[in-house]
Amino acid sequence: MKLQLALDLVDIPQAIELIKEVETHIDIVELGTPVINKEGLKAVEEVKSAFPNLEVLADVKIMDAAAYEVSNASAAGADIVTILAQAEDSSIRGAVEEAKKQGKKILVDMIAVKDIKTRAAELDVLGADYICVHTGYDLQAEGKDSFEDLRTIKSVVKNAHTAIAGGIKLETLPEVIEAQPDLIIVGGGITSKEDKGAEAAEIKKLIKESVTS
Ligand SMILES: O=C(CO)[C@H](O)[C@H](O)COP(=O)(O)O
Repeated sequence: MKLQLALDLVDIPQAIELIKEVETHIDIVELGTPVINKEGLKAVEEVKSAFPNLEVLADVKIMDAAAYEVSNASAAGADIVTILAQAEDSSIRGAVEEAKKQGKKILVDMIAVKDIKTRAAELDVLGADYICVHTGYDLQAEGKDSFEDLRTIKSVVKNAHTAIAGGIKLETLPEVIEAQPDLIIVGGGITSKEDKGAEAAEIKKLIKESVTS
């Protein structure tokens, strides 16, 4: 079970400073959509060159022209690139094929999908590397989470790794861990804390304990 730090509300220098505080406790660092919208793929380039040993995810949330977008994010140094589950099947196929060509991985984001079970099963067949249930900020504000959705996709996904994102924090981690995703994505649950290193260490410790127990 891997831990991904999501960075959304920072610029490039802030991202680099923040990663320094937590780098020994995380497996993947995500340059979030707001960061890439603001700074461009330069954010991916600079973070990958500052932290070559970390896997870097570019949360570009592709909807179309998928192979082209994956090739650009890959060239910038992304190891994992995101596409939206609501994209056409041909776009998902294009993303998966291009990622394979570049030696990269595709994470498909299920944000706003209504029939999670059916779409997750389709994405699994289409060759997604990760299928991620995700409650975005706007639904988090209404008190929603993705814990039930994770259990649902786990029941149908046979090949892909499963992931969960959206408002996860130390207090809610045990419920997430119980559902055994392959990847847990935490943003504000770490970045909003005074001592980010300590919070990330504690989260990583719980994850490690669950794997060995
Ligand atoms: O993709 C995102 C928003 O669209 C975030 O990166 C994701 O939700 C994780 O951040 P947080 O833990 O703060 O919700």
